[in-house]
Amino acid sequence: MLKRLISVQTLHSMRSVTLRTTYFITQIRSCSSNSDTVPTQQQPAAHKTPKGLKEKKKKGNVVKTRRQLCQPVLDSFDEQYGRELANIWPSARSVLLDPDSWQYGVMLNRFAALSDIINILQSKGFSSFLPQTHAPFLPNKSSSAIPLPRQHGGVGDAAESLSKVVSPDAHRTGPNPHTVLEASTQRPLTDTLANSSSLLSTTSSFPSSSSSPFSPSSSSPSSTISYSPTTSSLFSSSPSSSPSIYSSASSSLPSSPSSSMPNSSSSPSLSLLQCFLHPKPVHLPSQAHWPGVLKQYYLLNAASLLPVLALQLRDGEKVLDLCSAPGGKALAIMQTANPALLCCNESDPHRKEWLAQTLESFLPQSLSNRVILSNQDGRVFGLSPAGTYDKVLVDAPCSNDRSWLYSSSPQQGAQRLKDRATLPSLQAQLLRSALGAVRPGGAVVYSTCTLSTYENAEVVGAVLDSCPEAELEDLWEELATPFSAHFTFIHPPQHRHHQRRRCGLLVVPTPGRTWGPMYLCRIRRRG
Ligand SMILES: C[S@@+](CC[C@H](N)C(=O)[O-])C[C@H]1O[C@@H](n2cnc3c(N)ncnc32)[C@H](O)[C@@H]1O
Repeated sequence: MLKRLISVQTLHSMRSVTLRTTYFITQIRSCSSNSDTVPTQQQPAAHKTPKGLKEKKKKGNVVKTRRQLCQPVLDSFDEQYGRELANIWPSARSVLLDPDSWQYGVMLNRFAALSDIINILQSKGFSSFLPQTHAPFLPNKSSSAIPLPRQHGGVGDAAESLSKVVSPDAHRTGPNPHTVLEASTQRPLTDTLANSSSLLSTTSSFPSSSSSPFSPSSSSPSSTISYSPTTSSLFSSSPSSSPSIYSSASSSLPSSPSSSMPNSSSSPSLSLLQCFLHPKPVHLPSQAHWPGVLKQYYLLNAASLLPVLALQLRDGEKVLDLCSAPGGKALAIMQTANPALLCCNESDPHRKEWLAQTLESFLPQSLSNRVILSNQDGRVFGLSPAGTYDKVLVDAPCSNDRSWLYSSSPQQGAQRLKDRATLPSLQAQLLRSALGAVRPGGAVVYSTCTLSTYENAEVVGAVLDSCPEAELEDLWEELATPFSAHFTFIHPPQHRHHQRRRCGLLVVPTPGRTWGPMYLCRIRRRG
């Protein structure tokens, strides 16, 4: 009886895996520039606020939600950015007011099985915009996430299942046996493909904290990346070797290297990081969270990778991601190099849970001794223990221009604009804290996703003025020159007359190069 029950359950889950997998393949194959088969969010048609509440319209079986522009925010941006960016603002404005033109980069997860997905992406016109040094990493047993109950179907299980089971229901979604066989090497993750909100904003959905095995109350700590409420006990290992720019990758890992860890590259310009872009605003479905199965890709604004590239990461370094949730840049860090330690800090408890789930969804269990979570206020990091990290990323809380323009109500938009005045002070404190946390000779990258001079060059200028040990580095040749085909870079404007010119890089969204807004600069702590 029990045997029969188990086999019925197994059959049911196999069928579910088949359906999910075939749906995913169908979705990814059918995506096109007008995204008709993929849920998308619609732009407001006019320059000014369309009246009325959020609209929904049906197109086929897909419900499309029309984004409502927040007029108070637009008015404020028009006033400020019109003044600061002058003739560049109309161009940026036109992109920000046209969400249908927004693009999403597909950052691949080197810890998951990727072969088919790369072929599919390439066949759909995507290409990697970063030079590659290594073939994608194919996971072995030690690279899987949490051990998976067999009926949930890991990669191997899915292959086995799919070779035997073709659900009659699958024909409704249109796959043929060939599609099913192709799907067998893919991560069977498709259960939230219909979640349209995840397509246009990585910050719009929030997994239930109770479902996260990273929760301190989790009953299965052995299957998680370690959780640490503070960072005080993290620094017992010996300091890593000094990184040398453009030198060979060091292997100064303090603990024995994991067999699942691919080698990192020897040059910051040649990375393990793979991000696929499409020349048109093609929207892929995001992958849902399945405990124990690693996701294959993460959708993001490709400009988000620039601050990570600016870190010039080397194997064996200790890295701090000071403001880490929801974890996109933390993932990019782990795609780029093999740090001895990555501390992901997030002060907001709910966002920390989200961060935890992101890490769990993309990183294998074998990295649990190197990737840790912390939930401190980032402003205290520089105090104790000081000068510990080789690299620190401050992806600061900021105005988030894209998101603010589509605030849920005029009231929310107005409140955000009111609170905006407090951001530069917080950002400066976080940056000072980061400069305290980085070792002499180490580097801090400061970034935001706003065009606002007050939160970018002004913050950096003020901190540099008060920190004689801090030295601004020029990123133009290193990043703007090689990536100018994809991004529109400008030298950010400044209000005050700092001696330093060219205070970082500003990526401005423009038609055809819609990535950004993203501000970044790198500051070295003098040795
Ligand atoms: C721009 S988001 C970071 C995005 C993230 N780096 C990524 O790539 O996914 C800024 C984050 O800083 C967090 N934050 C705000 N104040 C903070 C503080 N005092 N200390 C640490 N984190 C803070 C916010 O909750 C938010 O999650």
